[in-house]
Amino acid sequence: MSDATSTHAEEQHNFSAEVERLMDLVVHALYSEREIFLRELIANSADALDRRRFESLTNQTVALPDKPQIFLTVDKKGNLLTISDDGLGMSKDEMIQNLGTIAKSGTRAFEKQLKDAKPEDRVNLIGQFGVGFYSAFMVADKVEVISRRAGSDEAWAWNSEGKGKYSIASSTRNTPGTDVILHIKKDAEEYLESMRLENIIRKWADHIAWPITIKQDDKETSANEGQAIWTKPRGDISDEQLDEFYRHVTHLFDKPLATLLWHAEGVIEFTSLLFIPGMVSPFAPVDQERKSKVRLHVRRMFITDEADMLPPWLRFIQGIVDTEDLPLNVSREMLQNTPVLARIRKNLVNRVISELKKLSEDKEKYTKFWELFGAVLKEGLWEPNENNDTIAKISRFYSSTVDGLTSLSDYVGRMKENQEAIYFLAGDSLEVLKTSPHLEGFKAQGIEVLLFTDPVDAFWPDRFGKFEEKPLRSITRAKEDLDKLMGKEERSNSEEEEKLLKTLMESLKDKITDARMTTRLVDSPVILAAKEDGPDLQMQRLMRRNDRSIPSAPPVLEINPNHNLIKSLIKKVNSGENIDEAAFILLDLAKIQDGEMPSDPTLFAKRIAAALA
Ligand SMILES: Nc1ncnc2c1ncn2[C@@H]1O[C@H](COP(=O)(O)OP(=O)(O)OP(=O)(O)O)[C@@H](O)[C@H]1O
Repeated sequence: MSDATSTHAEEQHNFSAEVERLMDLVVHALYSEREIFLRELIANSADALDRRRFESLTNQTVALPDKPQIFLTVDKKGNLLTISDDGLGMSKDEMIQNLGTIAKSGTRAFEKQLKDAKPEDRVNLIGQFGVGFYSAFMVADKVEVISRRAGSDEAWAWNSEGKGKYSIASSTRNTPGTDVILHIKKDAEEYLESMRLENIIRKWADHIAWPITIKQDDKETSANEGQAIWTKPRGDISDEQLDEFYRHVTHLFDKPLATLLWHAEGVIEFTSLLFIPGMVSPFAPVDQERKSKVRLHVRRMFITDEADMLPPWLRFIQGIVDTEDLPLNVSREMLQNTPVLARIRKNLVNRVISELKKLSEDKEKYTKFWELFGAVLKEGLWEPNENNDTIAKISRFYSSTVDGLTSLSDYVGRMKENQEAIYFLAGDSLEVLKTSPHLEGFKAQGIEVLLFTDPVDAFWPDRFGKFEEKPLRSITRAKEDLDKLMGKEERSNSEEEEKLLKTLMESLKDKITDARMTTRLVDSPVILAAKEDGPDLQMQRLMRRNDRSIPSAPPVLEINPNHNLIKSLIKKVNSGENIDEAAFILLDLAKIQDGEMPSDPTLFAKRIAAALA
């Protein structure tokens, strides 16, 4: 607690235009849920306490007092509610930076999300955008912040009525920390009742691991247990508390798909509370940074969320790990090298994998999980690791013959007797893949093909090796397999057909490696294949999309001798007609079927127009 006064040497500042807009948004969009202002301010206080405790590890001058806490003071007569903390506090510059500006892009993103969100989800959006402080203006017509940075003697007072301006003046505060003084609006007097405040804290801030005390008329009430939720036995934690904690660590606003709480005892002791989220954050998709954000605590104290507690392919998992077996002043270097963490990491991975295995037995839930995070998990098939096989077992795929998702094991169970490989076709969308001419020959033979639609699918099969002794093979380079499956002898071309192939090769020169007749097409005239020993076509496409300078291995042009178009070209070539233009159209048609653009769309359009004229 502090007793603070401001002097009159005030500096006036204008909010950045974005802040003003934002305040307006927050205040109006969330009005029906305005009690959450308290959650936001308490979260800021708890955060400041965490940060002070962390900084004190390396800097004794900012050490916490004996009983650090968050203190709410109600002054009914003065219409004041003050939220005080013994946190790190803010310097003058930090106040200007933190309470007066906000990134422009943030405002726009926030505005859009707010518009799209369901009313009940709106309250949780503000946490994601780091705009919680401004929610104070929902209940206060004036907000004062008095803060003294730990390690400094100076205190500063920030003052605003939320209307475009704020002032900053020198002030005093007995101890480091921050007071947020709310001049409560007439219509918000309910927030001057300690009972009401207590209820809000129970509902929104019960998991806060710092004690919160409410003082009204000299009567002090303790409003929370101030105990980290994961230190309690599961039986003592309610589902609501877990869900609220989930929302607190993930900034999401649904319920987790699965919650994993366990205490590991033995050589290494740690507690872990992890969540498989029920949604992907609209603000920070898992792909933004390929790193696990699971938070590391040492003896309840938050250390970092950058300790890579889980491998990138499990980065969708969120939560905390708390261990007794590291020193509090654990260094960055130590985080990378200590065998303690290596053990914990391994243990976490095993635990999560076995949870996913369990989840995979619940088809409906697992389908939801897979749609959300399957693409990330599959990176674990590409990255060599000791769980490759298990990940393959719990991976799911679309297929050319079954509805919904299927597993590799089920696919293998359905394989034809003479089928040696697991076949797949990789592309950008399920719709395109389902009707792809590549499938025609396999469909005709009743062979199932897995349809891979995530970018990572173009890469992992080559790295992965075999599943249950079966190699994985892209059907864009499985001509020989198909011939074998069809039981066909090598087809011999007629002289006329040979002439067409030769002419196509001459016209298309370095754009293709080979032109050949194919028996795998039924309805389509043409298809592109990859060389049997070359990279898959989709992999090449994706690599070129990322880096245009990567040279592509020219494809093989396969044509269907039974198709009328090809028959007519054979005739034309053999009667001496020039088929240059048709050759280019044919190549572009094949590309379009695979979801690619013709190499020169304008020229393609001209050629088609000329051909139709
Ligand atoms: N009690 C406090 N003590 C110290 N710094 C604070 C305090 N309250 C706010 N701040 C500073 O002001 C910043 C802005 O607060 P605000 O609530 O708007 O966003 P945030 O805390 O970054 O994000 P979120 O709302 O998601 O918690 C904080 O990041 C923090 O640096």
